[in-house]
This record gives sequence, structure tokens and C-alpha cells, in this order.
Amino acid sequence: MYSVKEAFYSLQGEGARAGRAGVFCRFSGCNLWSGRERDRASSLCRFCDTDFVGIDGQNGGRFATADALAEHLAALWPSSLGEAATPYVIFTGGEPLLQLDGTLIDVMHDHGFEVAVETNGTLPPPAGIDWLCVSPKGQAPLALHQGNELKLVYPQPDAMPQRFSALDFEHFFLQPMDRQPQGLEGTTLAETVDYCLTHPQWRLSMQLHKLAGID
Ligand SMILES: C[S@@+](CC[C@H](N)C(=O)[O-])C[C@H]1O[C@@H](n2cnc3c(N)ncnc32)[C@H](O)[C@@H]1O
Ligand SMILES: Nc1nc2[nH]cc(C(=O)O)c2c(=O)[nH]1
Ligand code: SF4
Ligand SMILES: [Mg+2]
Repeated sequence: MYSVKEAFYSLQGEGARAGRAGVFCRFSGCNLWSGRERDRASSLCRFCDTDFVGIDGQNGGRFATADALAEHLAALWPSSLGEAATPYVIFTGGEPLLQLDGTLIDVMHDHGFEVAVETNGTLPPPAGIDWLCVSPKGQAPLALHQGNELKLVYPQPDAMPQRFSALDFEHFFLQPMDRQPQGLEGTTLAETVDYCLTHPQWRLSMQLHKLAGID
């Protein structure tokens, strides 16, 4: 059984593949925060910008089998595209590695999809992921030391970039912390730009979907 908060077709807003169209599957639930505001201050991850509680978002629901979820997601990729582009699915959440398994990845591949994952890096991944983005969180122990991109929300006093700069990733991104309600106003954008200017191993990741006003 899979629990999905929402699923939608949009453009990847973050990291090395920013701008690429894909189907997002946002699984319900996370191991670093309950998703309830009253627990935020005492959680391992305290700055989350996402509602991942329940199954009540657009195209959300419970799916009994990998086949059922894969068909649901495949239907969100525009059929009019034909062979024009490789179908792309981005599993996120919440924490997708609480639910994503090898069977679902295999079935998405059978549907012709390339499979990307956005994870906090605290759980072991199933085999077969085509693009792995790891985003370490504060003091949460990192179980994943390799992948395609490491995308660190900045600044986090308990997770500064030097801790991760020697890990086995192709790309290293800093993403300024969006602190609602003040957003990027204040210091996080300027601080992040400054860190990238002085440590050019790290590249700036803006959350383009927020700038573009899309999901
Ligand atoms: C909502 S998380 C879901 C996937 C997974 N749980 C994780 O943390 O990577 C998706 C991405 O948004 C980033 N993110 C969450 N809250 C943010 C914020 N307030 N500002 C900037 N990025 C944020 C996360 O670090 C992660 O890269
Ligand atoms: N457009 C868009 N790109 C994203 N990249 C990562 C996201 C996420 O919440 O995991 C996300 C998201 O929520 N929307
Ligand atoms: S680990 Fe990811 S989903 Fe969980 S609370 Fe943090 S940013 Fe949100
Ligand atoms: Mg998001």
C-alpha cells in the first residue's frame, strides 16, 4: 500500500535538472517531522516548506499495488508528447524512501519512465533509481554518501557544507532556506550567494517553481 499526498505534472524547480518537465509524486509522511506545526520546533528537520500530511491533495490517494500507482502517475504524463521526450517521474514527499521500493521503480521503468528521487538521505535507497538527489538535514545521521546531486538547504548550523564537500556526488548545490512568511528576504539568499562565491565547488539552486508561480 502506498500513500500519496499529491501528484502533478510540473517543471523540476531545483538542482541540476531544474527546468525539466516531470510528474511529481509526493508521498505522505516523513521520518524527520510529523508535519504538524506543534512538533516543528522539536523535530530533526524544522524548516520544511511542504504539506505532506494525509492523501487529500490533487491526485492524492492510497494505492494498493505498484501497478495501480504507476498507472495513475503515467496518466499524468501528457500522452500528446509521444516520442518527443522521455517520461520523467520525481518521487518526493515527505520522505519518499519510507515507501518507494524496487517493485514500483521497475514498474515505472516498464512504463518508459526515468526515475528521480528527492531524499533527506537518512534511509537506504532501493536499486534502480536513475537520478538521486540527497538533501541532508541538521543532525539527522546521513546514511547515503553517494548519488547524482547533493542539494543542501543553507544555512543550517548543524549541517554546514564542509561536512559534505568530499562525498561522492556529481553536483553540489546550496539552496537558500525559504523561511516563510518572510521568504528569502533577510539573509539566506545573500549568505548563500556569498558562500558559493567563496567556495565555487558549490552552485546556487533557486527554487524556480516558486519564482514561476507553479507547483
Ligand atoms: C520537501 S523535501 C521532500 C524530500 C525529502 N524529504 C528531502 O528533504 O529531501 C524537497 C526538497 O525541498 C527542500 N526544502 C524543504 N524545505 C525548504 C525550505 N524551507 N527552503 C528551501 N528548500 C527546502 C528539501 O531540502 C528538499 O531538497
Ligand atoms: N516544481 C517543483 N520542483 C520541485 N523539486 C523538488 C520539489 C519537492 O518538493 O521535492 C519540488 C516541488 O515541489 N515543485
Ligand atoms: S526531511 Fe524533507 S519532507 Fe521531511 S520535514 Fe525535512 S524537508 Fe520536509
Ligand atoms: Mg517542494
